[in-house]
Amino acid sequence: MAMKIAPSILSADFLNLQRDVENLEANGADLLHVDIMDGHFVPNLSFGPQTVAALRPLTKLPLDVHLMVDGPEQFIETFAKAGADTILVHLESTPHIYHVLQLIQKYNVKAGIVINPGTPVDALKAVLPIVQQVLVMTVNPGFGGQEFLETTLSKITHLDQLRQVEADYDFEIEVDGGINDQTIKSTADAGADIFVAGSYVFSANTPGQQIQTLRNLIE
Ligand SMILES: O=C(CO)[C@@H](O)[C@H](O)COP(=O)(O)O
Repeated sequence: MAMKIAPSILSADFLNLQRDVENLEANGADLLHVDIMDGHFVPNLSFGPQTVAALRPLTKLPLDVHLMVDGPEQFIETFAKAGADTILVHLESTPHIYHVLQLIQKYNVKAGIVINPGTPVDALKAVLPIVQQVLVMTVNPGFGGQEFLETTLSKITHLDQLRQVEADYDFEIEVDGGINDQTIKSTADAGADIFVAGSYVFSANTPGQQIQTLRNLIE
């Protein structure tokens, strides 16, 4: 599968979001990762559907919308209509995960499932046949700039093994949190295909160079 770099706009300059997004698109980003936080499921607040709707006409990049919210079922229609290309929901965020994933697909949006560092891959078995992306959180969700958790690597390997033996599994493996020039290769070697990176991409005023550095390490 093609390797995809997905900058997280959580680390962008919010007063110059249009400039930053255009810069990412011109400099090789494959997806735009948009973190939605509700102050309940995670102890932080970020963007809402208005931001997704405002981004939509600015870029052709697919919008990878990561819901870190309690009760995601109530927001699927809103984010789908705002222009999300993928909606990712946490297994830990609802007792109705199968229903939520079906609902996402009803709007012709790709469905992604996310697991926190403390959740094992085995807990995903029932939904793996119906998802297009599996996001393994490589930090505890809620904040950018945290350190990569090495213990999550074995979960990526496990998912990669599962999709090689199960004919009805057709998902990309995504990693998110602490991805930088020191950590990306280990996640690619374990089987990841989509790499979310926030603070590393925006750590210098040259996001294009940071994206290229990450890409060179995995291709
Ligand atoms: O979902 C999250 C945080 O909860 C991420 O998408 C962060 O935005 C990643 O930031 P870095 O760890 O790359 O700085």
